[in-house]
Amino acid sequence: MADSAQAQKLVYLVTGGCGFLGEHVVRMLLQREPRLGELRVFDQHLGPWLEELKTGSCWGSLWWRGCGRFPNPSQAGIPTPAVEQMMLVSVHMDGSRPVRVTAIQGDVTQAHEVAAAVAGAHVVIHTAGLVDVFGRASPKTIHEVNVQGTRNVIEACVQTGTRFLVYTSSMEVVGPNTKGHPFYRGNEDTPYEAVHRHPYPCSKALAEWLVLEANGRKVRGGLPLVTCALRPTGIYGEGHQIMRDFYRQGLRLGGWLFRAIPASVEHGRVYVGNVAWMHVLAARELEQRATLMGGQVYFCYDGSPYRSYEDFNMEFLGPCGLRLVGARPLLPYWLLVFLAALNALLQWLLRPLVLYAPLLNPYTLAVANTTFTVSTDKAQRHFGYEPLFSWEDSRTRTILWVQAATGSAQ
Ligand SMILES: NC(=O)C1=CN([C@@H]2O[C@H](COP(=O)(O)OP(=O)(O)OC[C@H]3O[C@@H](n4cnc5c(N)ncnc54)[C@H](O)[C@@H]3O)[C@@H](O)[C@H]2O)C=CC1
Ligand SMILES: CC(C)CCC[C@@H](C)[C@H]1CC[C@H]2[C@@H]3[C@H](O)CC4=CC(=O)CC[C@]4(C)[C@H]3CC[C@]12C
Repeated sequence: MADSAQAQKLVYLVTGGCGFLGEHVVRMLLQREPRLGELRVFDQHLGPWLEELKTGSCWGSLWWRGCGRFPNPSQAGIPTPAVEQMMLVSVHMDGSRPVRVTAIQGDVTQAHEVAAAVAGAHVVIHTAGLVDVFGRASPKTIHEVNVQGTRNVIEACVQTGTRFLVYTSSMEVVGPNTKGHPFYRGNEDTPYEAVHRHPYPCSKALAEWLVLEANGRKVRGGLPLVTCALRPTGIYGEGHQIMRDFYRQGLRLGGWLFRAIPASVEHGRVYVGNVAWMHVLAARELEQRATLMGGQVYFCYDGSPYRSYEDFNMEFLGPCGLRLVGARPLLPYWLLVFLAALNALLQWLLRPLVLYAPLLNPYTLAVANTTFTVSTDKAQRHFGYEPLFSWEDSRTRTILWVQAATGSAQ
């Protein structure tokens, strides 16, 4: 392995590499991808943690090599991007394999910036996206980032000759649907009436379709593009902002959270480290297993237990001092529907003045109140995926993160 790793150095690009999932993908690649030669981290907002790569506090001996321009993409006929910040960092993972990490501040909606970042990459992991089910962004913006951004990534691969593309899709491309039909222990082939009205699932479904349809297109040089899409369910783990929001809400209520959704409504959740690992494995295996994996979708899964959204969150918030009140919902469901509708109305009325975007709205209530669990082994069969982190491990890591992020260690 060491010899072949020396022989072939690959260039990876991770879009959205500074997001919740993206950061884990970046770290996972650095830790576990032996063929990694260069890692390009593309994001609209570069995270301060990238600085750690220079100081060596992340993964052993990492050091700063200096500022520089992005490698000239003109060989591929691509104009140099107008990016605001770039840096080159040289990383030694094990003392023998230097990996260059290039942070690129850019916008996926800008085709020329994407093309310049993609030029010369062997593999693209496209996680960048606007995750908004609360009405913070306009439907147009969500569409531009999630759909046009994905189109730009695909076209960049085709123009520049990049052959392997892994797309972070979402369970939301399947459901829950607006009719509230349960998806119980479903797999990639389970029939389900997918009806999308909300801008976020609409955009993810369209983007996923674009990615899968692009499989087999000839890229520059004449070889076929190989694509696949991974569909995480609700991701949790270190960096999960909604978990932090729930913690803060609990604190405001004196350490209590009040059950809103029946405990019988089950959600499938997946640990961010396992989602990242699945991305790394899928990207690694796409070349060898192109015929099998090309154009395929895979749910992301691991050993996390099926629970209601609130009970699952309590696995982490409980050890941080919060309590969930009520074996059954304290408010009747019709009242929640009313409050959710009221929130939507207030959001609309207040929009000219202020952004009002609470967690509860008709869409989030419908999602939270509908069972959606997956049970599949497709990723295991197709590319040998096994979760890297056990449930116990995932739980402990998440608890430690919530405690550190909120200063709630007991
Ligand atoms: N969080 C979740 O539970 C789930 C997330 N996903 C998908 O996973 C992906 C990552 O999501 P998260 O990490 O949770 O979200 P996030 O918001 O933490 O990360 C998204 C990243 O994309 C970047 N980004 C957004 N717009 C951009 C643009 N125009 N150009 C360049 N970069 C841009 C953001 O700066 C951010 O760093 C998304 O595609 C999302 O749809 C799928 C299923 C579940
Ligand atoms: C008391 C309220 C009714 C509780 C509201 C909880 C909601 C904020 C969350 C319940 C389910 C979540 C979504 C689900 O995990 C699936 C998702 C997949 C994605 O691709 C993006 C995130 C999300 C839509 C996630 C968002 C928060 C919930 C709606």
